[in-house]
Amino acid sequence: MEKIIEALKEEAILARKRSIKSLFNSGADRIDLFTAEHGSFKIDYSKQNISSQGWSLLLDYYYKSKIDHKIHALFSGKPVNVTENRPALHFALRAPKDVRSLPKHSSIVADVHDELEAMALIVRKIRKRKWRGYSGKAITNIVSLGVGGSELGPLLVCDALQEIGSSIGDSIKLHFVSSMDGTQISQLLEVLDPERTLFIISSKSFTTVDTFYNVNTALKWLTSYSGSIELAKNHHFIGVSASQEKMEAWGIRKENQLIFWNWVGGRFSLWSTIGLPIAIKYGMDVFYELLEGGYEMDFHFKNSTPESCLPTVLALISFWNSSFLEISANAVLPYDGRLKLLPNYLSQLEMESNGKAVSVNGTEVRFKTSPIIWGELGPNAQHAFYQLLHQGTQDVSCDFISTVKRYHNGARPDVEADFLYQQQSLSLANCFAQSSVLAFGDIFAEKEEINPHKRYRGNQPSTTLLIEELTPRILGSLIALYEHKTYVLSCLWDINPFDQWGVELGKSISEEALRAIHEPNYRNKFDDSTKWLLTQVSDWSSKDDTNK
Ligand SMILES: O=P(O)(O)OC[C@H]1O[C@](O)(CO)[C@@H](O)[C@@H]1O
Repeated sequence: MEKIIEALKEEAILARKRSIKSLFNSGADRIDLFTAEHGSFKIDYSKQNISSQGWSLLLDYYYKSKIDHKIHALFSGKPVNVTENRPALHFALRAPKDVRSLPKHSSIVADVHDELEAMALIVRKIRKRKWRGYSGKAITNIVSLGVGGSELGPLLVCDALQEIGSSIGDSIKLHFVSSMDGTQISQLLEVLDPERTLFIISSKSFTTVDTFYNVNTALKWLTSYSGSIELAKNHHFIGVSASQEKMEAWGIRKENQLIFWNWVGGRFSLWSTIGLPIAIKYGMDVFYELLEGGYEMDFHFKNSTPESCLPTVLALISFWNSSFLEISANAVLPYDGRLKLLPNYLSQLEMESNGKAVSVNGTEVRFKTSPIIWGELGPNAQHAFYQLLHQGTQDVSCDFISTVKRYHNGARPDVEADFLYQQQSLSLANCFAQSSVLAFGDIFAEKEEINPHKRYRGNQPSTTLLIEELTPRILGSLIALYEHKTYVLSCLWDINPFDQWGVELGKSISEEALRAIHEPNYRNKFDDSTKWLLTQVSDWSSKDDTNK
């Protein structure tokens, strides 16, 4: 193992000195070596700064680290979440009813399907406009209250599937509220009709303060119209959580409760009842298609060799860039407006999972782990931060993502269909042009007389993921692809991707800070900077009071 790591380090020294262009001139068939495909996906990673020698070393590392055993441990329900001593079974959420592949957890798939059926009942009632508010009027607006994994997945999918046509349309509107500062909820409450508004409390723990401050505001608002907390709770709140007891204690009516399980990590939960907003918006059939797509990717992941396994290929590239080339930024750049929320979603998935410095056995990780993942729609980012990618001093690895078939073959009857088709070609052309310029720079790069302000240095590595077209099934596969990439990365780094202790301390200190805003004596607990900030709040607030 040590030998492979040393060889990879040597390889990285060479890589830092060479250009990506030189790899293309070396005579090797990079397209043959560095492209992969499966189903509706094709990946070109030839523009990464990796040689064939480096790639074989990465594969050696994969085999020596026994990643296949770790994948087997995941799928056989071993407690891979070691710090919480539980399995991570999110893949079971998308398994067809007849699958019996989890010996130790034999009833899980049946439980999952029972809960999907409970969800289907709720979905049908809402979509058929039979869900009535406290005054008997049908619900027309649904507000999902949740944050992090309890929001980002459903939000991504609801947004991405907008063109598929079977949505509930405008008869029922769906809104998402997550921010604790009240901006979203206050703006919504100004325009919503309390008699026709239904809230979904989406929270695995059913304790997250961000969500519950929004819940309290919503409940207060509803009660002020209904005149009764009970009426408000019974007719206007659905709970989705892994804690039935907490839903019970809050007062969610039994038939308004949907559960999922502690073995589903929050950021892996969109396949569970947390996906309720997706099912409400597009119907259960679409939700099942999404699950099928996820399941197909699970099958590919379990049954392919690492060289041909898309999640593994993406993981090995990320491992190489972060841990050996020490490229600490990864931009996710979709060239399809329907995937505009994918960068946000992946930021949580990868950074909350793999933003760790301690290995499974508690010792310090020997590599740099997750890069900073951020992004934006590629075409818009071209006019925002691409300047830094092209001419800045930072190395950034880019993931270009583009859908190929869109507005094609009369897929749209509109008069503007031809123009939309041209827009799609324009978007693809931009995607390919950007990755080419980033890798190879300007064609005059070797000539010294060129104006230095106009030079493109090139050598910025990228991977391009081409998606045949965007359907619910393919979207499901796409999301599962990134879940598995995240898992393989965690195995390469030997860390637990399924806990998130790093966010816990911040949560408890916020409670102290909240107390200190109102109680000056309590501020002494804090450092001078924080004390000063807390004092400014009361200074400005007291000026407000004296001006009244
Ligand atoms: O679903 P919950 O329990 O409200 O948690 C929301 C989010 O908070 C976190 O626990 C930490 O931010 C995420 O992992 C999770 O998705």
